[in-house]
Amino acid sequence: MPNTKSSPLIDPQTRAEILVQAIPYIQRFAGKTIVIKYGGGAMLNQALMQSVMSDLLLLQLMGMRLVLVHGGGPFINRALEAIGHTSQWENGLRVTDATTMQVAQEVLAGGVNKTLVRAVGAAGGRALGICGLDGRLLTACKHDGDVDLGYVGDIESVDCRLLNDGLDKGYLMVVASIAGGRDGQVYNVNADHAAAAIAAGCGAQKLILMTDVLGVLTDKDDPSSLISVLPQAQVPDLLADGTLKGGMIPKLTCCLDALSGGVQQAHILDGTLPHAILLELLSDDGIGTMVY
Ligand SMILES: Nc1ncnc2c1ncn2[C@@H]1O[C@H](COP(=O)(O)OP(=O)(O)O)[C@@H](O)[C@H]1O
Ligand SMILES: CC(=O)N[C@@H](CCC(=O)OP(=O)(O)O)C(=O)O
Repeated sequence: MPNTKSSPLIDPQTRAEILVQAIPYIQRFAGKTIVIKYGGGAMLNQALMQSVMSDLLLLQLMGMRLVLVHGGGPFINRALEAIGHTSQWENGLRVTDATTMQVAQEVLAGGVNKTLVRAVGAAGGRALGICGLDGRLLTACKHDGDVDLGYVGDIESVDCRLLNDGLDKGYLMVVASIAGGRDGQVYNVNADHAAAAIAAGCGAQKLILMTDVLGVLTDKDDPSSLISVLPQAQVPDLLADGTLKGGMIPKLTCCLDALSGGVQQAHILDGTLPHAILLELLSDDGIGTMVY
């Protein structure tokens, strides 16, 4: 009778050692708030999404206070396509008219948020799903830029009382990137920006941005060029010499904003790699880029 409990690849001794090596990391982060941004392409595979929620539950059971801030741009795209509405983009932000705002709110706060809450529940945990409107968590004003982006919001303030109440009660908090304005308007906020603002606003130890590339690469087409540890002072050089392009530019800006807001470390990692977050947080080597 084969022993179905043992992996053919890792012997029991090694597996036990891997667990023991996690002890200093668990001690370091227990009781600390960690804000994780999940969205984009990393969210599309349902089995992987379930696996990410199980990993988060494991971290929560180790004592970490977890806030999962999510986007869901691809799901908004699908819902808009279904009604024959197309989106325009400016610098990575979706130009948001009234119809798009309505759809974004329904898809993010209604659909994606509850899918994630359900996945945490399926893993055996308890999640509480809210959006930036709840408890006035995120207050935004109309985006200030050269081009009118409609109902795209820039975050003005963060009120973490509801978030902390939920964390104190033992919930894994799940937040959709929809914000309210002082003008009574609802605003569409990029989820990276929402996560960075929440991380700074609630005194998080870490911000983790999950994307679909390994992290910051010196050559964006060469995975072996990963920068594992990136001092924030080097980021302006990477911007100036063109190493950082496209979507990686606002991600690094979010990391710098979070760090200047008091967050200790910001990580960019590939959410499509199984257990990426466990490997990044609980091992010496890490798997993505840590900015500090
Ligand atoms: N130096 C770089 N290192 C890694 N990725 C880079 C770099 N410069 C540009 N990129 C691009 O940034 C993309 C990640 O940003 P984005 O597509 O906006 O992510 P998401 O949709 O997950 O928010 C990568 O897929 C990659 O093509
Ligand atoms: C203003 C703006 O662009 N908002 C984003 C909000 C969702 C998001 O950020 O989703 P991802 O993280 O999956 O890209 C949008 O409408 O797509």
